[in-house]
Amino acid sequence: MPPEATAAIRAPFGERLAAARSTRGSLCVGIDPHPGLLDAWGLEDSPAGLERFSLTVLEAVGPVAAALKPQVALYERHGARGLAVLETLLARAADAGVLTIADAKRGDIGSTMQAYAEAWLGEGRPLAADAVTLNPYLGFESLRPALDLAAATGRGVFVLALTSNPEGRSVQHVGGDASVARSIARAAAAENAGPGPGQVGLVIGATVGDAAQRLGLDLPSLNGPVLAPGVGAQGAGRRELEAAFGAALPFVLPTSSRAVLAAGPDTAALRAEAERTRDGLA
Ligand SMILES: O=c1ccn([C@@H]2O[C@H](COP(=O)(O)O)[C@@H](O)[C@H]2O)c(=O)[nH]1
Repeated sequence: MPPEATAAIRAPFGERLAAARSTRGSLCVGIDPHPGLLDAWGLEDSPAGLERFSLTVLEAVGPVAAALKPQVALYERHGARGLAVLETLLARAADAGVLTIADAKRGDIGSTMQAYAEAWLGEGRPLAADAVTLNPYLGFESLRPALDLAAATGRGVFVLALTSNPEGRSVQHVGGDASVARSIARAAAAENAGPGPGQVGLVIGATVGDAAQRLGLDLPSLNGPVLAPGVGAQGAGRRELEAAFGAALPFVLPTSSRAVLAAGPDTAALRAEAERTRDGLA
């Protein structure tokens, strides 16, 4: 039997994320080991530097963040040894009870999507995280293998709906009431039909202004988490989160990478910056 076919061994992702938020607060910290950050930390731009960086963030920030979100691209740029570091990080985080969201933005035709789903969500797979980000450009239903595997394994997915970058508008906002973003949000909500908090979340940037309301995204009916990147280095703070989400803010998990990471390598300073960011957004 392939590893991903084994029975779920953990509580559903929506419940685990809600529990982490209630004890550790509502901030997701991104782990984005950019070369400039490694240099500022006095580390080499190498797999060894990457490992030191990643494990320092886990130790410093893990206890005060709802989740950590490693940016997969920053590991891939180091090839197989970079991915080995990501494996180590994901395993250590799991051992420490810290939730991980692999920011991989995967999406492909269904047969290939099956392999992506197994890679990032499959039971016993070396890169399996608690959740993964998905790109629905090939159609929401193309993501079915990941949606089904997340439900079966107690893991989660975050589907891109309104991204934080200005270029996203040219695709996601088009069509007014019939926008791509709205159709993605509706399809995600349909996956979360059960009573508890669902495992299918959306990515909506903290920088999108009033786009979610203007395009008619019904976030309370999502019954799942909203991951909101764009806090800090991309300019968003508490005011922008309120403008973007209004009454739906309780469903939102703001996420910040570079602005928090710049406080390292000192673990106390790093933790203090994560706490300051988290508390400033609450
Ligand atoms: O819409 C999106 C989706 C993902 N991201 C990712 O989040 C972090 C943001 O890093 P900062 O340093 O806090 O700007 C990065 O990994 C992006 O790829 C996003 O920014 N917007």
